[in-house]
Amino acid sequence: MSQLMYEEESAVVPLKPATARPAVTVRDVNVIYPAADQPVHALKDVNLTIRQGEFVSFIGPSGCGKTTLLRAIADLEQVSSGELLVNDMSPSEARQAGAYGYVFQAPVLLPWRTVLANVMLPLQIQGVPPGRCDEIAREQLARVGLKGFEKKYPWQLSGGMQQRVSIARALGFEPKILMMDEPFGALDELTRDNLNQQLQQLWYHEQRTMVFVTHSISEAVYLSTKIVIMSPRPGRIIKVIDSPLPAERDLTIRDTAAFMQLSQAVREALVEGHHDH
Ligand SMILES: Nc1ncnc2c1ncn2[C@@H]1O[C@H](COP(=O)(O)OP(=O)(O)OP(=O)(O)O)[C@@H](O)[C@H]1O
Repeated sequence: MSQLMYEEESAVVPLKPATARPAVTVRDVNVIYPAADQPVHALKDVNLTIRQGEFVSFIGPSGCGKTTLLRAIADLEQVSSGELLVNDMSPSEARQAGAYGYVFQAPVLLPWRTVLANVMLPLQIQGVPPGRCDEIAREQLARVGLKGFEKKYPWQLSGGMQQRVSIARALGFEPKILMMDEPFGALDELTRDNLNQQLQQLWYHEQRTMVFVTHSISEAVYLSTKIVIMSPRPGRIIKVIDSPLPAERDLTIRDTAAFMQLSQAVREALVEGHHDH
């Protein structure tokens, strides 16, 4: 994800219009977890369309169902009712078709495998020929700025670098959709800023659909073209804001009036959701 990779590209990629095809459609989705005392209504009547090429963030307080919604889209959670479509397929078909990559909150890397071998693993499991696995894994590591680290072990890397390895691994199949569950939550602020900037560049140059979970207003506003604000008990969407910010951004955009206004709008919606119950 280093900026260097894009040096030779000069064409500006226009932002996908709001009429782009849906990448994810969520219709009247409910998720209810059984519990000994009272069932937990983790998602109530959720409706959402994510269009191809959008960068969408789910934001809201703990327990509002952000992870549940992302996991349901990724076929890691069953819905209790309603319908989910990912690239016009069921989440399970989409998973089998390799339509998306998933990055977890903590980098789930195998400590006994090198960085290269970690990125190769899902490709090997899918039966990609060994030479090709090696080639793809090297390409993906270069893409996230980790060329030269192939032979290191995860424990020899910082948390931010480990999370970049996870992103490289998720990109291995060139998924049309990249889903990330608070990937930078555990990192210090400067590392997080740096990775946000790199992720923004990656999205800007490729305009792959991104679905991102975060607690941070400034992270959501900096990265997203669409911000989905959620509220708990029951978990639901209370507001969806389309960002007026330009597609290409660097961190200085955070000092602009437009950024501050949007942050304020997100904050107000979160506070409103908080007062609702
Ligand atoms: N497997 C489960 N069994 C029972 N309840 C669950 C399960 N997973 C989540 N929940 C409950 O569902 C609700 C939504 O959880 P979820 O993890 O989706 O929220 P979240 O917004 O991602 O929270 P956080 O920001 O803390 O990660 C919470 O009340 C949580 O306790």
